[in-house]
Amino acid sequence: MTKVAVLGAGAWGTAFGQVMADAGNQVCMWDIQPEVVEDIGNNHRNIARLPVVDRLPDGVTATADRAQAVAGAGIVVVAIAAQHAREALEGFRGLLEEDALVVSLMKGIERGSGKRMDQVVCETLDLDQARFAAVSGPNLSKEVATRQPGATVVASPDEATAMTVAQACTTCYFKAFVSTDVVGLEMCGSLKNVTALAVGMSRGAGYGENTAAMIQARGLAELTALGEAAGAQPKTFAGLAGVGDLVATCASPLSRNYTFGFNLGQGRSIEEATRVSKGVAEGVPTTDAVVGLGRQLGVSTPLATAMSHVLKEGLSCRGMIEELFGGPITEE
Ligand SMILES: NC(=O)C1=CN([C@@H]2O[C@H](COP(=O)(O)OP(=O)(O)OC[C@H]3O[C@@H](n4cnc5c(N)ncnc54)[C@H](OP(=O)(O)O)[C@@H]3O)[C@@H](O)[C@H]2O)C=CC1
Ligand SMILES: O=C(CO)COP(=O)(O)O
Repeated sequence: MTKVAVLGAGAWGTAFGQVMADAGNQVCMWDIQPEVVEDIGNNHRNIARLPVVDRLPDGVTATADRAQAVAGAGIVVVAIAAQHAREALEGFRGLLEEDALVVSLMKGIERGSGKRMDQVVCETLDLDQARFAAVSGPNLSKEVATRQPGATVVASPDEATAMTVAQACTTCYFKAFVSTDVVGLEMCGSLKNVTALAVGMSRGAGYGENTAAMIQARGLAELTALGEAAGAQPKTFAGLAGVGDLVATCASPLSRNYTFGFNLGQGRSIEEATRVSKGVAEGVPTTDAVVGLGRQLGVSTPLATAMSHVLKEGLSCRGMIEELFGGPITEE
């Protein structure tokens, strides 16, 4: 039986921990909040982050002690809000087993540096890329937590690493596929959140299917162009982690990014939308990082740029759509 440490008992960290326990692993959750650790350890639930689960499997335990969490763990899963990953992981440097594999569930780009989470994780933990895997796909945590059928993609530059992680998280209701395209997976997962903000906003403002499909299709074009410029494989964008996740996130009120955008579209302020958000809406800080990355890579990012005007200058939904589609006629 493999011991798996999950760092960050948020909604997705906890749901994925349950998947790994269901797959037969011994799972130890670590969280910065003592109340969350106590709730998992004493009551077998995480009422603050994943109330939809009444009782976590017996194979899930919790600790607030960093060294204890990762001691003996063959797989260490990182599920921390992307903008805090670096500072949180600093506390684990030097504690991991020498041969442990490290898996990132995070979907975001680091503000300021423009770095993807694979870069942040490997840099911070001083990790060889062959021991790293990213997991990304259409994985709304509440649906996975209630064991609805779903799938994901595990990507690592090392095929054996991807396969080991995929086997460790495959159950009768959750199927993992493998890939070597870490860059593609990271770009898909991060950039679809920006699109989900914009689609949510258009829905909140009362627009229908045509507007949503138009924004979604342009968002896919933008993330594909940026991803390819960063070195991703084009086929990744057409798969589960690309179109698959875009469709799930842009269509569901279970998505925090969609819901954040919806609230803006309804006329709520950024502060109000943040206050009522149940968990991190990664698209908000990632929007600026995408604009910066676009500049670095020489790729135009009209959707992320329009959304950054919404987030920084309070541009309305109508204004965002005009900015996005008001330019000259171009080839699709
Ligand atoms: N929810 C979902 O459906 C999915 C989410 N993801 C991605 O997974 C990642 C985590 O998401 P999710 O679990 O849902 O988010 P939550 O907001 O539910 O949880 C975020 C986690 O990050 C922790 N955290 C935040 N800041 C720090 C810090 N400075 N030090 C240590 N820990 C910190 C939080 O700790 P605490 O709040 O206890 O302080 C919490 O455990 C995100 O990148 C998200 O995009 C990917 C697929 C699906
Ligand atoms: O990434 C997700 C689904 O795949 C979850 O989306 P949110 O972070 O918007 O909730």
